[in-house]
Amino acid sequence: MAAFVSRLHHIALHVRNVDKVAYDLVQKFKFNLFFTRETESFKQLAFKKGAAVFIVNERPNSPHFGLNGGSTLSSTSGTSLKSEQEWNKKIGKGKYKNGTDSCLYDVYPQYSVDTACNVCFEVEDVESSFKFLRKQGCVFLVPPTEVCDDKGVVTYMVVKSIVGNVNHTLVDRTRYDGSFLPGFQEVDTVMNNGRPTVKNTESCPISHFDHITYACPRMLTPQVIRWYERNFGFQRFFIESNEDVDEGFVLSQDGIGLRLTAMYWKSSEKGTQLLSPDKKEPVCKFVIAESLPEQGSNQVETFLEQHRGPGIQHIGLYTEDIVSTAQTMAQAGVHFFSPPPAYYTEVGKQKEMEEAGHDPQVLSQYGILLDTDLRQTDLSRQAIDAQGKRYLLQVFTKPIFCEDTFFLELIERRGASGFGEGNIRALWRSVQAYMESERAETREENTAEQQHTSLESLPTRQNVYED
Ligand SMILES: O=C(O)C(=O)Cc1ccc(O)cc1
Ligand SMILES: [Fe+2]
Repeated sequence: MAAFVSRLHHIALHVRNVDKVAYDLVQKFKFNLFFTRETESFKQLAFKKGAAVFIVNERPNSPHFGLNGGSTLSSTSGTSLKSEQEWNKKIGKGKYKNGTDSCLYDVYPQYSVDTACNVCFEVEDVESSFKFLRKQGCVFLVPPTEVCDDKGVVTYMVVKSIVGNVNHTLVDRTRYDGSFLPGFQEVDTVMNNGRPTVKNTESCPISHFDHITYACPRMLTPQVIRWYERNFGFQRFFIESNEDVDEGFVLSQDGIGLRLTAMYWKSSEKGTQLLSPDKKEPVCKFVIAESLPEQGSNQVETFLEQHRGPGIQHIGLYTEDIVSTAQTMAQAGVHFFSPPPAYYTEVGKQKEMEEAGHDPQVLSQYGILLDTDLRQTDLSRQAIDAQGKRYLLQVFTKPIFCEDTFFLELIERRGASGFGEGNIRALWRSVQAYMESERAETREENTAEQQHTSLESLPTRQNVYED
């Protein structure tokens, strides 16, 4: 017995400036705003692309807002405020009022940085899940609660996870006929009220969340795995066929020091499957990343430092065509990490790319990485490329919030179900180079500032002679 998950419903972000993130999700990542809710204290906007749904929450009266005036233009944005303001007008900023003053289907996290911190699952029965999880000793932030409108009833509760600030909302929608959740207003209603909305139709075939990656402190992985196994019936997904159960998938050569362990859920006591029960969308995997000792500054440690604790480091968005998706997004202003140029000129890699039907130059334009999966597994046997090879294509965005924390990834799987070792190494190198260049920039700025200050404090020639 466990609180069996039937599907992932949405992922919630909590941010200081919802309009900034809304702008990025719609204009750059091509999501569509489809439901909204606003009360005196909370603003909740829901965005959708395929089956991938984000709810972005802002609490305008939060004490944290005073710190920076609610302005969180991220380092990667490149957005002109003017167009953002125009867009805010378009989405009818500040116009959706609803009586109940709470962060519906969630809790407001007392967190000082922007964060992705709630993964909402659909379950068949919230009451029995509650009883089971209570016996297991879980901590509840919201007990089973009913919300209804004229389309029916939804029951939900919020349980605290074992990973940093991550919570799970468990929701039962089986008695609800509406297309989202009661309490939210459909954006088309806004259209009827005469306000235009943005509808994205560009070539960006994102279909679902492929995986969610947690950044964790060292040695926490076994506890995390046990927690999800005991409570939600998750099971291990072996990234590599000869992966050690306790060690996970360890990458430790050439300056990289990373331990990855992955899991996914079974949708009932009977079945373990990589497809959700209605077979429409593959199950989203969970990856736990921890850095190995003595690695110094790196992607995982930087996240833990800047996020001020463990949490969701990145989310993989599945696309059926990574090249057109990355192209559309890059044109709209998304910044991707690029591996060192040598990655695309190396003969072996070029051959791999060409064999997979890709032009290395096109992939290099957007920083797309390609790995060939050589292992033979039952899960990937059905979807093998004509030449018997399986490929994995990935590209990683730069952090999307102010801090060096959360980022998104595009992933296209051509038969490969795991994570590419070569891709992870290339990503690691690009991030190290990025962090070093950022550090060098900061050093340069500091030196320039010091020089500026010391020049100012030096007596001028004139002063000297005047004396
Ligand atoms: O390869 C992927 O997409 C992963 O999710 C694995 C991973 C996890 C953490 C990192 O800092 C880098 C790569
Ligand atoms: Fe990933």
